[in-house]
Parts: sequence; structure tokens; C-alpha cells
Amino acid sequence: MVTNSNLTIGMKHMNSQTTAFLADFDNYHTAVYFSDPQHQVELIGLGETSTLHHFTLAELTAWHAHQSVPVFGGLPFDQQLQPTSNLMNGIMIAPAYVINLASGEEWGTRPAPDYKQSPRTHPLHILNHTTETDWQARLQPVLHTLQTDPQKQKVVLGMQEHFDLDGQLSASQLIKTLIRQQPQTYHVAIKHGDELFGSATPERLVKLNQNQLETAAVAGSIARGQTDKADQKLAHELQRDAKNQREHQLVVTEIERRLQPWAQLDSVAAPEILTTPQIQHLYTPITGTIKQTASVWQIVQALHPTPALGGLPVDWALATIANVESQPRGLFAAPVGYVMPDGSGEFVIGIRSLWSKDHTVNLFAGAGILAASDLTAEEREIQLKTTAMENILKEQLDDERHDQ
Ligand SMILES: C=C(O[C@@H]1C=C(C(=O)O)C=C[C@H]1O)C(=O)O
Repeated sequence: MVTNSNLTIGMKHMNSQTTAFLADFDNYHTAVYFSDPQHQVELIGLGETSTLHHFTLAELTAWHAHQSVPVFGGLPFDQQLQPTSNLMNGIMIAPAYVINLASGEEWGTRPAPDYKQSPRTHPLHILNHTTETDWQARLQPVLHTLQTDPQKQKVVLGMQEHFDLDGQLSASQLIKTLIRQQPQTYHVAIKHGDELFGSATPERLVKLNQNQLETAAVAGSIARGQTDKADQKLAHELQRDAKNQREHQLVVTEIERRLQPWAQLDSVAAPEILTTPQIQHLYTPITGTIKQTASVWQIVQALHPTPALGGLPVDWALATIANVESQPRGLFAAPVGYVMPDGSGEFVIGIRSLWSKDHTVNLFAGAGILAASDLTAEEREIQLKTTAMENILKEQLDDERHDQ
């Protein structure tokens, strides 16, 4: 166990069973991985019996009623389409075989490998790397609106980085690197042909188990310190900072409001600190009991997008995101997770994430903008968040080099 300033989380290590399953992971056209920080589940899905793309909630619910294995995937952030992707506009996969390595439970039968990634004859290199250089300029009018219109409270705006590689990433190597570099987060990978979505997110959207519901507000951020003392000083600063506290409370209050029709919520304590190697966040766990029959899909729909990733008012925030961000988000900042045959399941927010298609990789990170925001500080915060995935990408290139 590792003790953060205020929060204790289980530390995951990769066991030999995980290694054995990952050895075959890249040999399937479709394969999925999901594990949580406490290691209550470590799910691997191989092959597919059915895959749903770009669906409505009604189509998803009807499709899910026919599945007898855990299903995995993501719902897109919003209605904007990513025209080149079979994965980013929403994907839900019923694998041919699923194993929960945390419990030993299995579903379906293990299919024969069905995919051959084009062999690489040389180590992977980055050929080209582009970042957004006009982000602050594009945000200036939004900041002005937030400062002059009291109805507009918050919008989370992100940027994407683009990499061209001289080969294709390996999904299994990516998962190993997620586990190694970000041991205290969720680890998610969805591989579908030449596309791969990976995330080391610290943020739960919803976990539903029988009638017990767990979610969390994660919003308000500050850097890590070089020493324990400096780290704690920064955590203290974050807890006392008026802008970050307001940013966080907006999320807590809105999550509570949206869950009101669905659940009886337990009382919520003051925010704690949640740390990843790059950044610390204000964090409030929110729990409750479902008071009427509800599916995970309904709760996801009620909650997403929370103001941790969208904003308030929500319609204005979504329109602003569509106008200001350079590209559709797809599964970036969107709900990704699994649902078990008994209806229990968990969705997390696909941040600290990458999307790879063929020889390209995109990373995403965003920050909550309020009237009191300093755009230079917000851009620095985005860079901190991006560092997590940049490091994962770079180590993966190194890893693959070692594997040659
Ligand atoms: C948008 C991101 O993170 C979200 C925004 C945060 C903030 O603005 O403080 C904190 C955590 C996340 O809810 C991201 O990591 O890309």
C-alpha cells in the first residue's frame, strides 16, 4: 500500500498471469483491458462476438440485453464526429472471452488469435510532433464571457498533441507501461484493428454494484513537489485556493443534483487530495444507494458530462468546446468502462489518454476555466497533465526498441 498525503490506494504490480495474457493481446483484432486502482477487477477481453459502433442509448440498451459476457467500450464525449475513426465515435464490445484476473472468473471461450500487426523491421521513432500554439488566443473571448456574464460559470477546454510515428504502437506494451508508470490509476485499453485507445485515468464516473453507487468529483489541480515537504505545501495551497475550491464545489454540487432522481446519497465530506506522479487534485468521493431500478447506462447518461470535463451551464459549455477545441474529443474525456452480465459495472473518465490509429498518436488534456482563471497557469496545468501520457508514449518507444 502507498500512502498519499490524505488518501491510501492499493499499489498494483503486474503479475505473471497478466504478463501471460498480454503476450497474446496484440494477436487479436479486438482486445480490451480494464483494471481499477484497488485491483478489485483486472479484466481482459479477447476477440469479439459482437461490436456496436456509434450508437444511441436505446440501441445500446437493446444490444446489451442480448450479451452474456461482460461488455467493454466507451460512449463519445459529445455528438461531434471523428470522421477517420471506428473507435472514437463510441464503441461497445462483447468479447469472445473475458477473464477477471483479480477473481479468476471467466466468460466465453478463448478464441484463436485472428490478427497480425504488420511486422516492424526497425525500432519505432517519432517522425513528427505538433502541439497547439494558439490555445490561449482562442480562449481569450471565452474568458471574457466568463468574466462578464454571471450565468456562465465554468468550461473545461482541452488541447490535443499529434505524433506521427514510423510504425504502429503495440497495445500490450502500452498496457505494461501504463501499469509501470501510473501504478495508482485505472488502466484502460481498447484495441480495435489498427486503432487503440489507452488511459491512465484517476477519475471514476460511476461504479454500480447491486444498488450501491459510487462516483467522485475530481477537479482543481496543482503540481507535485520535489520533496515531501514541498508536495504537502502545494497540497495545502490547493486546499486553500479559492478558485480551485469553487471549481471543485461546482462539480460536487452538480453531481449531487443530477443523482437526486436516482439515488439516496450519503453525506459528503470535505475534499481530499488525490495524487498521480505528475499532479495533485481535489477529490471528493460521493456514494449512495439507488432508489429505483437504474442501469449503469442510465447513470452514465445522467452524469456525463460532469462539470469536471464539460462545464456549466452544460449547453453553453458543450457549444464552446465544439467551437474552441481544434478537434472532436471522441473518447477523450468521455465515459469508458465495462458492464457485467448482472448489470454491475464501472465507467471512468478517459483522460490522461491517447488514441492511436495506424502510425499516428493523439494525446488530450484539458483544464477547467473560470472567470478567475489565469490562462498561462491553465496551459501549464495542461502540460503537466499531458506529461503523463507523453512519458508513457516515450517509454513505450524505448521499450519497443529494447524488444527488437
Ligand atoms: C480535463 C482533464 O482533467 C480534468 C480537469 C481537472 C482540473 O481542471 O483541475 C482535474 C481533473 C479532471 O477532472 C484532463 O486531465 O485532461
